This record gives sequence, structure tokens and C-alpha cells, in this order.
Amino acid sequence: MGRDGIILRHFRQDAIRLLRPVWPLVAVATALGAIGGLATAAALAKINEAFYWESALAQGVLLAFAGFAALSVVGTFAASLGNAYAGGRIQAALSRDLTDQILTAPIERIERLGKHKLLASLQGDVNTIFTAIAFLSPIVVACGTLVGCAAYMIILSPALSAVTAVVLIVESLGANALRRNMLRYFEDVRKNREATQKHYLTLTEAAKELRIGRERRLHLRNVALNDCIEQARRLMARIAVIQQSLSMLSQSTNFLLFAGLIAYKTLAGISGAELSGFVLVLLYIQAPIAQLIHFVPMIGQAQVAYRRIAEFSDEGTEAEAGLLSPSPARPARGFREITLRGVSHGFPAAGDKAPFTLGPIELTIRAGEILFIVGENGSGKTTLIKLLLGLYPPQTGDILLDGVSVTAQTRDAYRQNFSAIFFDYNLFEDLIVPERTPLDSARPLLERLDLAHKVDVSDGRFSTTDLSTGQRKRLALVQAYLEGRPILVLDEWAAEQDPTFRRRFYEELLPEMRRRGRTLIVISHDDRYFGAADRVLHLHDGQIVEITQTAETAVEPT
Ligand SMILES: Nc1ncnc2c1ncn2[C@@H]1O[C@H](COP(=O)(O)OP(=O)(O)OP(=O)(O)O)[C@@H](O)[C@H]1O
Repeated sequence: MGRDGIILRHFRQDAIRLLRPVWPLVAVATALGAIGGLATAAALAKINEAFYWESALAQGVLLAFAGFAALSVVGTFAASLGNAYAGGRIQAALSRDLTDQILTAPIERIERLGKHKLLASLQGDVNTIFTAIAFLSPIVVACGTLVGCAAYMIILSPALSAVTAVVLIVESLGANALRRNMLRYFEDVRKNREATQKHYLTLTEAAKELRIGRERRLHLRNVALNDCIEQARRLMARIAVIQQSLSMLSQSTNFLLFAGLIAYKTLAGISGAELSGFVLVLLYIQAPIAQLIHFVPMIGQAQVAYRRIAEFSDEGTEAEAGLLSPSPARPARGFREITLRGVSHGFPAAGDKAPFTLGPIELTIRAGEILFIVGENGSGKTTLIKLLLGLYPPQTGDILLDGVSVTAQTRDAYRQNFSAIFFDYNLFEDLIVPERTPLDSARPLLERLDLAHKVDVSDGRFSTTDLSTGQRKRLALVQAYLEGRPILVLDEWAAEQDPTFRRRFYEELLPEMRRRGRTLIVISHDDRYFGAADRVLHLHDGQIVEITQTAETAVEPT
């Protein structure tokens, strides 16, 4: 099955799944909408009757007209309400779906996609699909009206209806060719949105660098962003031309039909009632046809947006099971040792980037030790801790917790043993700590880290996170420590600390945390403090080259 076939299959499965909880409502609303549309056509028929019947009132035509008109209004209203409610439910389910997909996607895939693509989907694609869903309700009514009008035309004159149908089929074939072109442009619009999003992120995240660097600032504005903006303008202009061509096609078809009516009247003869009925219907169906034309690009856009969202659940990148289960993963408990047995992880070559493989790694981490991971830039330190934390599943080998292999099913429970502060860490404003931990236990820690004069904790939140870079990292340590997990992983934590605090971190805080039962795994470039570790693991080009004991005895890696 091709890629489009797979996406279509996903789409069908998703549509059925999303519709399942609301299908009775959708069915009733759609039926009411169709009835409303049919009633509109019937009301038109009554108007036409009234034109030709002298005793219209006596015949009850006015009464029937009033009845159909009321049915049309009520049916349309009920259909709109019902479909709007169902649409809202479907939209909410879609939003949750996308959040879940991102929360459970393999970390490597999230890293590969990048922030700009994720944001483009969360903000753009979901909204595009929302807009299309919101428009479904009027479309149901429009379709009902068109079916009713078609039925009325057949009653008036089957021959003339056949001619009308042929003309409309030819028109829809032309419209479909235009629509295919428009779809291609929508793909380009979507790619353009991603590229623009990337530059917008630079605009906000690199505000300082852009203020300082005149060339970079002007390059971003005049070249990078300008190209995107210009391309978007050109694409939107082309789409507008196609949209207007669709409208023109519809208008011309209508005039052609009117011309056909005149010719038919002259050649074959046609009654006044037939003629006025056809004219009335053809004029009336302009609005529903315009709605359908308006809907066509929305469907195109929604198709493209859905395809992008489907990329998150691409074949071969399965979501991690059980991450969103309401029953929490087994709480962290004490451990004796974690063993990495022949564990490796490789990044394939991408473009001009060389491939990189870490491992196979043989390593045992013992409870209560302080292990430093050191090595030159790019030697694989961060990749090693991502493997250790279970963020990358090992491509070969096994991770064992107290001799028991960590599997896909137990990986989330295994991760609960760790708290980590990555180099590109995120500082949360709220504190999430184990139930038994009183929140005021943050106070002594804040004091210990020289933050008590700046930050307080109230209602489970830090009073502020507007701090200096080094202070923010200290606050992240408070957060991580209070989580109470047995193992703390710190990636170049001390890099932003002043010399006094850096010394205090290595010589006082690390031993203190160890005394309180924590195992500490620290990535560090501070070679003058390597003595603070029990063992120092040296990495070079993805391999452990030696593990040094603090007794200064180098041993072969085990
Ligand atoms: N997501 C990724 N995709 C592709 N390659 C990656 C990815 N992450 C890391 N790499 C590559 O893997 C290698 C090791 O990276 P890693 O971040 O583990 O090094 P490091 O030792 O932590 O470096 P540093 O001291 O600079 O933080 C590098 O060559 C890097 O280019």
C-alpha cells in the first residue's frame, strides 16, 4: 500500500473513531438538515404554483408554503445546532489526539521533527481541520436543498432536467481539475507555513542576537522571512485565481442553463409554470452551490493538514504504549544497580552530517555512587544519559534494573527512578512532589542554594522564575531534588554557576545528596573537581575508553 493509501486508511479509521461517540446526533442533525433542504425546495415549488393558480389561497398553497418554509427554517436551525455540537466534540477529540500523539511519540522522532513543525501542526493543522468541520453543517443543508431542487426539476420536466444534469456534470469535471491544482498549492502553503514558523521562532527566541547583529537581523527580515512571505503571497494569489475560476465556472454554467432554457422554449415549447419553476430553482441554488465551491478548498486544506498530522503516527514510529494510562507507573523504589549490557544507539548520516554510534556500552551503576561522565564535545555523553534514562530505547543490548531487563512495557516505570536536569532543561513553575513530601520542605533547599531571598513557594508554585541563568538552574535542582527520585542526572549543571557556587556544588552539595541516599550521575567538563566523583567515566567517539576510580586507579571498562 502506498503512502497515500496508508494515510487514507488512517483517515477512515480516525473518522469512524471520532464519529462513534456522536454518530446518533450527527445522524439526526444530518437528517434534519436534509429535511430542511428538501422543505426549501418544496417551498419553492409552492411559490411557483402560486404564480399560476388563480385561487392560490383557496387551494391551501399559502398554507403549504408556510408549512414548508417553517420546516426549512427549523430543520436548518436544528441541523446547525446539532452538527455544531457534534463538530465541537470532534474538534476537542482531535486536539487531545494530537497532544497524545506528541506526548507518546518516540523522543527521537520529536527531535527530528523539530519545534517549528510541531507548532505548525498544533496551531495550524488542527485549526484548518476545525474550520472544515465547522462548515459541514451548512453543507449538509446545502446538499439537502440541491437534492430537493433536483427532485422538483425532474417533476417539472424530466427532459430538461436531464440536459441540466449533463451540463452540471461537465461543470463538476472542470471544477475537479481545478481543485486538483488547488490541492497542490495547499501542499506548498503548508510547507511555507512550516518554514515561516521556523523564522518566527528565530524572531522570538533570538531577539537579543538579532538586536546586536545587524547583518543577521536584515538577512532574516529581507531574505529569509521575505522569501517566505512573498511565496505565501504568490500561492494565495494562485489559489484565489482558482477559487474565482470555480465561481466563474459556476456562474457561466448558470447562464448557459438559462440560455438552454430559452432555446428549449423556442424549439420544443415549454409551459410558463415549467419555465418559471426552472428559473426560480436555478436562481435559488446559486447560494448552496456557492457554499459548496467555498467548501472545496477547505476540504483540500483539511486533507493536507490531516496528512501532516498523520506523519506523527508514521509507520515504524509507534507511540509508546501505556504512557497516558490513568494508573500511575509503579512508584520509584530503592534499587541496587543498573546495568547497561551491550547497549548502543546510532544516528544515521543525514545530509552532510556523518553517522554517529554510541556503544556498545558495558556499564554498571551502583546505588549511592557519584558517577561523572566526561569526554570531549560530541563524544556521546548526552546520548548515553538519554539511553540510561530510557528516552532512547537501546538499538542493541539490554538495560537491567537489579538484574531484570527493562522492556517496552516497564520502561515508563523504570524512568520514574530518575530526575534529570538536561543542558537544555525546562524550568516548570509548579512543583510536583510525592504526596508525603510537605511543600515547605522546599524552604531549607532554597536557603541552601541561596535562593530564599528571591523565591518562595506558595500554592504549589514558585513565586517567580524570573531569575539569572545560574539561579534558574539552582531552582531546577530544588525541583528535581524534591521529586524524591533515587537517581539524579545532571547534564553540565555547574556550567553557569559562579566559582564559589561551583565549588559548593561539587564539594558540598553532591556529597550531601549522596548522604541522603541519592545516586548522582553528572556530566561535567570541570576537570578540577573530578575528585568529587566516586568514578569518572571517560567517553571518546561513542566508546568508554576508561573508568577512573577516585582512588586514581584506572581500570579497564567492564
Ligand atoms: N538528534 C540527533 N540526531 C542526529 N545526530 C545527533 C543527535 N543528537 C546527537 N547527535 C550526534 O551524536 C553525537 C553525540 O552527541 P551528544 O550530544 O551525545 O554529545 P555530547 O558528548 O553530549 O556533546 P557536548 O559535550 O557537546 O554536549 C554528535 O556527533 C551529534 O552530532
